[in-house]
Amino acid sequence: MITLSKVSKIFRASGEAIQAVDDVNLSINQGEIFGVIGYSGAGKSTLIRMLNGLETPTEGSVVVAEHNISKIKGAMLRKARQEISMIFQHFNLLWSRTVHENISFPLEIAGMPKNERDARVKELINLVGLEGRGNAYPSQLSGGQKQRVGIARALANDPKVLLCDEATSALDPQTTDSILELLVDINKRLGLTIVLITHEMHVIRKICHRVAVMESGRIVELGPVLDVFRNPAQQITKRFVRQVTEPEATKEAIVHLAERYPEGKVIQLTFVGESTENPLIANLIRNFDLDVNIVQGKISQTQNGSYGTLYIHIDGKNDEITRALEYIEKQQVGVEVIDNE
Ligand SMILES: Nc1ncnc2c1ncn2[C@@H]1O[C@H](COP(=O)(O)OP(=O)(O)OP(=O)(O)O)[C@@H](O)[C@H]1O
Repeated sequence: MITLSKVSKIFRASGEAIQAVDDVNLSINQGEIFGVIGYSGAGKSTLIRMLNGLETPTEGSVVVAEHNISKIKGAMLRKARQEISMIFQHFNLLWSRTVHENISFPLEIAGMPKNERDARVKELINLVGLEGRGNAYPSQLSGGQKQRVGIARALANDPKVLLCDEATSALDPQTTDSILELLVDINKRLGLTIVLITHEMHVIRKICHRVAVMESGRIVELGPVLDVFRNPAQQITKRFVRQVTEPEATKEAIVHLAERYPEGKVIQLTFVGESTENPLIANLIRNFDLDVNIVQGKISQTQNGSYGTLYIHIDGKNDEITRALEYIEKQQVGVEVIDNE
């Protein structure tokens, strides 16, 4: 559905060259929810804006829904954009128009007759859960409702691809979740391909099938979300995964344990799928001469299955700890010793 080949973008500003995107190759499948995560300045916005021609690559080609976006211009690009729509962090609604009129706007531009338009807008209002709010103005809506209008407007012309530019970054956690659930629902019901950019791993964890991690304009890691959670290869990916698996309370508990028990080790165990059913802790206590304290545990759901993390503190003789770590590694359970200094 989407293919980027050797795509680079260099901005030239006041004599300086800034490489925003650096030799990116990427394929996104039809019906997939694909996430791009990175810190500020990594090149995510530039990358997503190249998917609908808001930016043109300096090098390489961008093909979306069979349109060679990097090559087309004018009327052809406008036509292609009806199939590749976008929602934004700050919603970009027309403030002097009602909800109904905002959603109707792209249909007017596409030349749809008024009676058909009204029926289509009604359908979209129902789809995004805004029944009864058609005559409200954006200023009368909550953030979540505004984004629902943005989504309805983006879906008006039956696009094949929906691009989401930090679509939940301005929303509180609960509203974020309800918008993410709406996106999953739309993806399933309409088979729509969704590409989103974010700096929050929670967003990736909750709705994406695959994720690409961006750093300094490059994709440094890419894979199914569950695989990336289970086995993050790059330091930056590990940091993003920790946003979800290691809440502040865990860090505090680890510091507390390190103070209380300066000996021993704090260990992060990760369980995926069937390994969650393994009575690992019971076996550790039974088979090794160790003290075991549970620090904190959490199970996260991803679109590809569940993923559990458990932090434990173990104490005992060094060779016994080493034997225990070797045993855990054989149980298809991820194990990482946390530096508790
Ligand atoms: N129009 C522009 N002119 C010059 N430099 C730009 C332009 N747009 C982006 N850049 C630069 O390109 C780099 C990547 O920016 P980009 O906005 O794509 O990153 P990002 O990951 O989306 O970050 P953010 O979330 O902060 O927007 C940055 O160094 C940025 O300053």
